[in-house]
Amino acid sequence: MSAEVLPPVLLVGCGKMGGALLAGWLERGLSRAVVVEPHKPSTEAFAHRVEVVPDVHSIPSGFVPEAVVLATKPQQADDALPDYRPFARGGALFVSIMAGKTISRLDAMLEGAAVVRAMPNTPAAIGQGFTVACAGRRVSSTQKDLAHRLLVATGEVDWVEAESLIDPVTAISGGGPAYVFLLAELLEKAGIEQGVPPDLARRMARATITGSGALLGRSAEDAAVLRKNVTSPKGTTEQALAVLMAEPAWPELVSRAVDAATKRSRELAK
Ligand SMILES: NC(=O)C1=CN([C@@H]2O[C@H](COP(=O)(O)OP(=O)(O)OC[C@H]3O[C@@H](n4cnc5c(N)ncnc54)[C@H](O)[C@@H]3O)[C@@H](O)[C@H]2O)C=CC1
Ligand SMILES: O=C(O)[C@@H]1CCC=N1
Repeated sequence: MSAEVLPPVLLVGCGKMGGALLAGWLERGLSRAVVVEPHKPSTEAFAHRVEVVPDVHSIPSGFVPEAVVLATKPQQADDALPDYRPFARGGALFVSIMAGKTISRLDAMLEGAAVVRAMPNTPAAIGQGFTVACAGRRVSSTQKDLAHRLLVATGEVDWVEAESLIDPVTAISGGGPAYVFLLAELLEKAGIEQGVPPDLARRMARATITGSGALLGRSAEDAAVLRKNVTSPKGTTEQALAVLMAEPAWPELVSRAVDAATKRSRELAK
């Protein structure tokens, strides 16, 4: 067992995000994981590699996790969380990825816990996630380091001091993959409307998004420069961008969309 192997972890909720995190930890090496997940099919991909239990009461006695990772929907947490107080009393670090659940709220529900609030995104499933995290005042530097190791298993991690920043983070990097996938859907649909065969329209749309994303990822240029590199004066792209960038169009709509998601993240805290 290498020094990098992660310590025992209790994962609460193994849906899309919890499953992505678990896949990353298993890749890194994990000494022991117990997963609380009432919906058994969600954990099939991890069969024989982790211990899955349907509820908190079925966690093996004597299991002492160093970290408890909360990955249920925020609305599912209120009923479930008080049952996890013994782990908080035992000194475990809590890492919550739930949208809108504040550190103080979690601290109160767990009657005093070291809480890291983190916001990952679904590219975590392929190790290309982006997570922004904020540590509560009870979190020690060793615990913050453990949270970093757990989160970095699925991609890049940044830390912020101000918890209020997690709301816009949720709206931009948390939800952002959905906006990109919507663009893929819309490009495919527009291609079909222009008479392109559906299969070709689908492949064009997907390859355009993945190729552009890879180029952006490897380039040191601003996104605006890469956009201008596509846009020949008096050419075709210029015509499309005139539509997309007219007001009210993408610039205003994207700001409004991010504002709506940020507000919702704040609302979920209430
Ligand atoms: N899906 C995304 O893109 C992102 C989601 N998140 C956050 O991650 C959390 C989970 O979201 P998803 O994975 O998308 O949802 P999901 O619905 O795929 O996963 C939630 C899982 O929790 C399980 N569950 C429900 N009640 C439970 C309980 N009492 N104990 C243990 N497990 C329970 C459900 O069976 C389900 O498998 C949410 O709080 C969300 O805000 C954060 C960043 C991105
Ligand atoms: O839609 C949501 O509430 C979650 C948080 C960010 C992405 N999915």
